[in-house]
Amino acid sequence: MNLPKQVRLVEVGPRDGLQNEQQPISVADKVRLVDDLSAAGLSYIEVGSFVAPKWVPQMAGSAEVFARIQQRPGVTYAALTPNMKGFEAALESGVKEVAVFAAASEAFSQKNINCSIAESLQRFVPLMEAAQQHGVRVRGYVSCVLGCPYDGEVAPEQVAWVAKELYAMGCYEVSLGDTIGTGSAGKVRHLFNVVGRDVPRHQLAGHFHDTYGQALANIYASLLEGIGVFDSSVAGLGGCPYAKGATGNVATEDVLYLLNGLGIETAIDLDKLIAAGQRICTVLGKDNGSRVARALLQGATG
Ligand SMILES: CC(C)(COP(=O)([O-])OP(=O)([O-])OC[C@H]1O[C@@H](n2cnc3c(N)ncnc32)[C@H](O)[C@@H]1OP(=O)([O-])[O-])[C@@H](O)C(=O)NCCC(=O)NCCSC(=O)C[C@@](C)(O)CC(=O)[O-]
Repeated sequence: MNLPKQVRLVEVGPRDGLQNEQQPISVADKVRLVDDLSAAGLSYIEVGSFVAPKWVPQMAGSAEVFARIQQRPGVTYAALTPNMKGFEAALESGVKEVAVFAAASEAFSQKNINCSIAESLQRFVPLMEAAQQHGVRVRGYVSCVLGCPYDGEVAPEQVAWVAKELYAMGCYEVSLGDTIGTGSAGKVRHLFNVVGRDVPRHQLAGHFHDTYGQALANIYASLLEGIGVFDSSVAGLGGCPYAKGATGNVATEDVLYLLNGLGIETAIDLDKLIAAGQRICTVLGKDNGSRVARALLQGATG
């Protein structure tokens, strides 16, 4: 069994996690969440997004969040940007890393960003050029890689095409998103095999939602395929505003527990992470979505 020796976790709770919440969340609570996560040892945090507030109202305060977080050395604080307008706003906020997002299914692309896949890729071209000029690193996302809420099955070759385009235009890493969480381990291995022909595996990441309870198994399957970067969300926060019924991302605490058990080092403090997740759950008035957090908070032992 040849698992990667190191894994990097991309914490998407403050963005992917909170974007779906209907109730208002104060800037202070968002800032506290980001600061708690960096204090727990997360080295990459997606803080917010610069998207149209009409589309995702919860992310409207992202500039203020960026202005108020305590930026620790060695931590990447990233933002999602769908177009030049979003990129320019991110730049004004001093953001050094952004993510662009495309979909592997046409229907999801239309629902999420109001254009076709090809149009979205065209939209990213000037953004990539501007990012290069300003020394901003760009990560890419592909949504619906293992199924679409509107189109159903998605062919791995279609995912490979979009991932390859993002990689070719300069994304240093492409994260493959199982937006609705329908994927299972065998399909995940096949997907990375197909996409891995066009994009080097060390430049691919896995982004799993846990709607069908398959996320940890899918991460393990990805590890077996040599993937060493995973997106996760503290307390399993989230869902997607354009994927009805999709639950949150896999909980960061649960992924960390898995990695710790495999002896894979991450330098993240599980206790501090659990405290961060529990705090935001209290603010939101919702149950903690991490099974590991729930077990440890209830004093369970192995
Ligand atoms: C892409 C658009 C803007 C197209 O939306 P549109 O309506 O086609 O855009 P438009 O260019 O016609 O502009 C409409 C209005 O939005 C404004 N606008 C335009 N751009 C921006 C911007 N960047 N920031 C702020 N405002 C903006 C623009 O100025 C205008 O304002 P108005 O004149 O009506 O007052 C819209 O569809 C959008 O913002 N979509 C974002 C959707 C989103 O954030 N979804 C969730 C993130 S993706 C995700 O969660 C999946 C992922 C990444 O986690 C992986 C996975 O799980 O699959």
